[in-house]
Parts: sequence; C-alpha cells; structure tokens
Amino acid sequence: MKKVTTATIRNKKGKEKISVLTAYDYPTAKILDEAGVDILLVGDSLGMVVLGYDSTVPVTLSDMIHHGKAVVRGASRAFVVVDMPFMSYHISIADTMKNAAEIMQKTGAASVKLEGGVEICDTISALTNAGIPVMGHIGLLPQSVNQVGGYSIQGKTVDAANKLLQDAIALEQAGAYAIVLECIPYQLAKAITEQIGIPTIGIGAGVHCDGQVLVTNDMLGLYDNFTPKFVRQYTKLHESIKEGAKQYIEEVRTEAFPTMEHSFEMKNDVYLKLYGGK
Ligand SMILES: Nc1nc(=O)c2c([nH]1)NC[C@@H]1CN(c3ccc(C(=O)N[C@@H](CCC(=O)O)C(=O)O)cc3)CN21
Ligand SMILES: CC(C)C(=O)C(=O)O
Ligand SMILES: [Mg+2]
Repeated sequence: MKKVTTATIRNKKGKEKISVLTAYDYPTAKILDEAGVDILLVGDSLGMVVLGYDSTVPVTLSDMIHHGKAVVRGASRAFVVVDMPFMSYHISIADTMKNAAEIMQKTGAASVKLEGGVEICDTISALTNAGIPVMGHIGLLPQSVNQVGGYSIQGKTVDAANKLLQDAIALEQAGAYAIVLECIPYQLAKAITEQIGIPTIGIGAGVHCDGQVLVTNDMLGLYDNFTPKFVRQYTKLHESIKEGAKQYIEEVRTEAFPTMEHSFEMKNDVYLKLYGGK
C-alpha cells in the first residue's frame, strides 16, 4: 500500500477529508493503520490517557520517543506525527532543533507537532527549513493549562477569533503543512479553513475542517476520567475489557479455565516412569 506523505495530506484539502487518530503503542498503531487512518498522532495526551497524569505538562521528550518508536513500528501506511512535549521547543531555536532531530532520528516518525501561533513561527520556520515537516496546533493548547486555568473553548470573542486567524496564516507562512484547530466555534474553524491553503484538522472545531482528530482512547471508550463534548464513542472498550477480565477471574476461581485444550500432555511412557507408581 502507498505511504501517506505531506503531499498526500496537502492534496486532500477541498477534496477528501483527512482522518487522524492518536496512538501510543504498537498494537493500537497496527490496528488503526490497518483500518486505513491517514495520520497517526503520537499525542502528548499520552500523559493523561496512558500514563495517568492529570495534564500533558509532565510528559517528557523521552516519553514521546519511547512511544513514538512503538507507533512507527506498527504503522506501515499511515503518516506518523509526534507531539513535541511541554517546554521542548521554547528554550531556544538551537535546543528545539536538537529535540526535533532526536524525535525524528530515534523514532523514524515523519513529522512533529507544536502548540502555538505567531509567537512560535520563527521556530517553525527553522524546523521546516531543516527539512522537518511541522504540523501546527492552535485554539485550546493543553500544554498552557496552567496559564489558561482549564480546558475551555477558545476564540469566543472578536479579538480572540481574529488572533486565531492571524495565527493560522502565520503558521502557513512559516511552512506548516497542516494545522490542528482545537476547541473553537465551528464558524471560526470554517473561516480559517477557507482562508488558508493548508489543511485544518479539527478537534471540537466542527465539520467544516479539512480533517478530524480524536484521542483514540476517548473514541473507543477506554478513558472515562472526563469526556469532552466533542467526543463520539464508537465502542465501549472499557466495558468489554472489564467483562472479559471478570469472566477470566471467575473461571480461574472455578477451575473452568484452563481446560485440556489449553494444556500440554506428557508422553505416556515418560509419565509412567515418572509417576506410574504413585
Ligand atoms: N482524553 C483526552 N482527550 C482529549 O481530547 C485531550 C486529552 N485527553 N488531553 C489533552 C487535551 C485536553 N483536552 C480537553 C480536555 C477537556 C476538555 C473539556 O472538558 N472541555 C469542555 C468544554 C468547556 C467549555 O465549555 O469551555 C467540554 O465539555 O467539552 C476539552 C479538551 C483535549 N485533549
Ligand atoms: C488531541 C490532539 C490534537 C493532541 O494534541 C494530543 O492528542 O496530544
Ligand atoms: Mg497534544
């Protein structure tokens, strides 16, 4: 099967919607790749849905690389994007380049994603000039939760909406090949989508974006600490896992498992020599 590239992604704008899901491990990446998803995002949501932190702030560069490697091994067709974690692209451009290089070289991913608008455009230009494809991310920025004070919808005022449009335009100019729009009114997402030349990938940003992304664990019903309004649950894995585990526990207790079918039998002559007299 043909591999997804930044060109494939750019060319879908205005033609075909782009599907994006998060992945943090090999088996999930393999299943989602087989299902035909365009992009696998190794999101720093990892920290919340897999590592049990209450925000994405504690996630480190080595966490992202560790999980990024596993996802790349499971992806044969999908385009793999790795989130640059908290503070890994703010100290200096030189430091950012080193961190992005480490992600690209150690994981084999095709791209990185950075949260922010106009204020990080110099950084994004440096990365794209060095041959690293960058996905932008504006609107709700979870890495700024301590500054913003929670996860709430962005771009609600005239000024905030104008700022987000300027951010999107600046990101395109800086060389980003796509932009995630997180938690903004659908009318604003539509306006941004119409006014830039690169695809927008929405999460809580309505149907007019060029593509959609969801946290896989939310979409499969595997994370229930909170469920944002923008999530649709396609299965309830939480329940089927618990049901399977309960059955196993019960069958271990009652000796209904394992049966002979799951057991290995010794040759009869060996058995007799060993235990025949007893
Ligand atoms: N499991 C999970 N899913 C996500 O989508 C996600 C993460 N984790 N971690 C990183 C960020 C944080 N995100 C979040 C988290 C909570 C809300 C939330 O509860 N939002 C309210 C809206 C509040 C308002 O009206 O302003 C909601 O009801 O959807 C939204 C996005 C999105 N990302
Ligand atoms: C929700 C997506 C866009 C993300 O950044 C993440 O999963 O970390
Ligand atoms: Mg993220």
